[in-house]
Amino acid sequence: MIITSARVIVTCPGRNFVTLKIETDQGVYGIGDATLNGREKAVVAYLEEHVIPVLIGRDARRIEDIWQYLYRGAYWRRGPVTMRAIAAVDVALWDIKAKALGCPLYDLLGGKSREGVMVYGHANGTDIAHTVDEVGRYIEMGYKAIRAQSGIPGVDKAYGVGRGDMFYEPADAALPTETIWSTSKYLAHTPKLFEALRDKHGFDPHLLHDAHHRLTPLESAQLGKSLEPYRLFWLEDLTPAENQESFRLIRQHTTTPLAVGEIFNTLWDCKDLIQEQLIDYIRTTIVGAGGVTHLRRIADFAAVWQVRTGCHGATDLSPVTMGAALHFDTWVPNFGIQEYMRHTPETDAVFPHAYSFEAGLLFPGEAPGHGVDIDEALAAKYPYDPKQLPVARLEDGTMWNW
Ligand SMILES: O=C(O)C(=O)C[C@H](O)[C@H](O)CO
Ligand SMILES: [Mg+2]
Repeated sequence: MIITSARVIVTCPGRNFVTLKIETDQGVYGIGDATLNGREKAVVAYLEEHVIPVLIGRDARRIEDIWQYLYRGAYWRRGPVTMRAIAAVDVALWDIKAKALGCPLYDLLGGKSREGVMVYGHANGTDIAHTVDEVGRYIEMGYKAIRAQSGIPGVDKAYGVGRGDMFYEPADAALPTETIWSTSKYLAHTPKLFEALRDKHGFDPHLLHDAHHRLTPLESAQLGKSLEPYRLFWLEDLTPAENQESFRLIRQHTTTPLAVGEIFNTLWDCKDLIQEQLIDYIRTTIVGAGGVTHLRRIADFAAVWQVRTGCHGATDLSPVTMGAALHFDTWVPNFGIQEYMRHTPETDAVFPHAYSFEAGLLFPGEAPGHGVDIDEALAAKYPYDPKQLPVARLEDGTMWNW
C-alpha cells in the first residue's frame, strides 16, 4: 500500500487547525492533526518542506519504520514542531491501517479495556460564586469530573476564565494579549474556591484544577497542602517542568495528586517524573507526543510506575486528536481520565466524527480507523486567522509563565 500523496489542510472554523491527509494507491486515506496553537504555520512548513517529500512512495503499512525514519532520520530530534509533524503522519497511518483492516483503531491497539472513557469538562467562573454555579451546570450535563477555574480578585484575565459558556479559547489576538499575574493573590484565593465547591456539591464529583505553570516548587507544595481537605482528582502543571527534579520538593510535602505533561513531546521529558513516581497522571497526548506510536511507549513506561494517563484535550487539539485519543484511552490499561473541551458546532461540522458523549463518558464509536474525517469543501470556507497565546507578567512588569 503505497503513499501517493500527502497534503496539509489549514482551516479556521472558529479557531485554527492543521490537518495532514495521506492518500494511498489503494484508495484508502487517513488524516492526522498537526495543530500547534499560535505556531500553526511552523508545523505546516515543517510538513510541507521536510516531511511530505520523504513520505511519497513509502509503504503506508510500515508505521513504526516511518516513525523512526522521521524521528531519528531528522538528526534534530524532539520539540513541539517536529513531534507534531510526526504525530500527524503517525495518526494518519494508523487511521489508514485500521480502515484497510475494517476495524476501529482501538481493536488494532489490543481491543477495549473499558466501555467508555471518563472525561472532565471545564467550569470557569468570573468569581467563586459563578464557578460554583458553573460546576453545578456541568454536573447537570452528566459530567463525573470537572476542572474548576475562577477569576481572582485583583488579577486581570486570570488563566482559564474565558469568554463564552463552553469554549475557552486563550489564543485571542494576532499579537499576544498581555495578562498580569499575582501568585500571592492566587494562593490566598484558590483554597476558598474549593472549600465553596465541596460545600455546595459534596465530594462525589471529581474536581480538578490547573495552575498553568505559574508557581515555584515551594509555592506548589503550599498549594497542594492547602487543597488536601478538598480531595482533588488532580492538581495540574504547578511549576514549569523543564527541570523534572523540581517535583521532588512538591511531592515531599503534599498528597494532592499531581498531573503534568501537556507541553511534553517525548518520553524523555517525563522519564524522571514517572520513574521516581513524582506525578500521578501524565498529560501527554497524541498530537503533542509523536502520535499513537510514541504515546503508547510513554503509557507503557508509566504503567510500570503506576502512573496513569490523562490526555490533554483542550480545543486547540482538533477532533482528529480527540478521536485518536479516545481509541487510545479505550485500550490503554493504565487509563486515568481524558480532558474534553467541546469544539464549536462549526468545528464539528468540518470534522465529522464517530465519537459521542453520554453521562460523563466519551465513546470512540465503531467506525473503521479513528472515526474522524475532514470535509475539505467546508474547511476551505474558513481561511487561516493568525492568533497567538497570551503572555503573562508579574505586577511589577517581570515576564512570567503564561
Ligand atoms: O487544557 C489545559 O489544561 C490547558 O492548559 C490548555 C492550554 O492552555 C492550551 O492547550 C494552550 O494552547
Ligand atoms: Mg493545562
